[in-house]
Amino acid sequence: MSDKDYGHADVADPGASGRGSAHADTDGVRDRLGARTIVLVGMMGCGKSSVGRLLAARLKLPFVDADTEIELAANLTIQEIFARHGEPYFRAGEHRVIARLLGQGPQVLATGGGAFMNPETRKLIAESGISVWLKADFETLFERVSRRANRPLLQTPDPAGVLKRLMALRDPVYAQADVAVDSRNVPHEQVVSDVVSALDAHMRKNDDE
Ligand SMILES: Nc1ncnc2c1ncn2[C@@H]1O[C@H](COP(=O)(O)OP(=O)(O)OP(=O)(O)O)[C@@H](O)[C@H]1O
Ligand SMILES: O=C(O)C1=C[C@@H](O)[C@@H](O)[C@H](O)C1
Ligand SMILES: [Mg+2]
Repeated sequence: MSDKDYGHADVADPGASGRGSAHADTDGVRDRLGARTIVLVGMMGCGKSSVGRLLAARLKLPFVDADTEIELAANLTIQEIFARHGEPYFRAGEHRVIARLLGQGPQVLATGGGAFMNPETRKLIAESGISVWLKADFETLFERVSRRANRPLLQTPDPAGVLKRLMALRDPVYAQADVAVDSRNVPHEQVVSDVVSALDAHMRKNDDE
């Protein structure tokens, strides 16, 4: 699938001169960010938590993970919340937690894979954040999520089929993010550099007009 299939998000081109390098403008991104939150969205396994933590360190910003915060608020694991209360209960809590966290910028926020599907959550993110879609293809995601059995939506006899269906449903919505970056199978720090470059380009274009 080509980038143009993904709506209008700005897509980082890691091959472009000077972009995707360790010299990307971290100071500029932090300065332009103000009190906003960098919000990572995308499918399970795209790297929101792992890349997000490193991105926050690179930008010298706090890192917060919505899934972890939901678990803390409920004093239950995500699997337990799904098993005891069901998905709608989890989604309601997810929206409340993200609404609260968005008031704490500047920071980097890793959302859960389904959070950006909620239109109210997307609206709040657009108001006080800059959204970054970490994109990966099916094979990459399936290999990554197969490493751990901690994602309740994939605890089914056909996890590959579920993942494919979720991608078909969600990718057009993730494409509404401000920026899109390929979460390639390269060292995480390289993906971090690509995100910083994409954010820098997006903020220069949109905030300096
Ligand atoms: N760019 C990458 N290259 C190689 N491995 C990666 C990359 N990004 C993430 N991974 C690996 O994929 C796995 C899943 O990553 P991670 O937990 O960060 O995804 P996530 O988007 O937070 O998923 P979830 O929505 O389920 O919380 C981890 O083992 C992580 O190290
Ligand atoms: O993609 C999803 O819907 C989910 C992803 C995880 O981050 C968790 O938020 C939960 O397992 C649901
Ligand atoms: Mg995560």
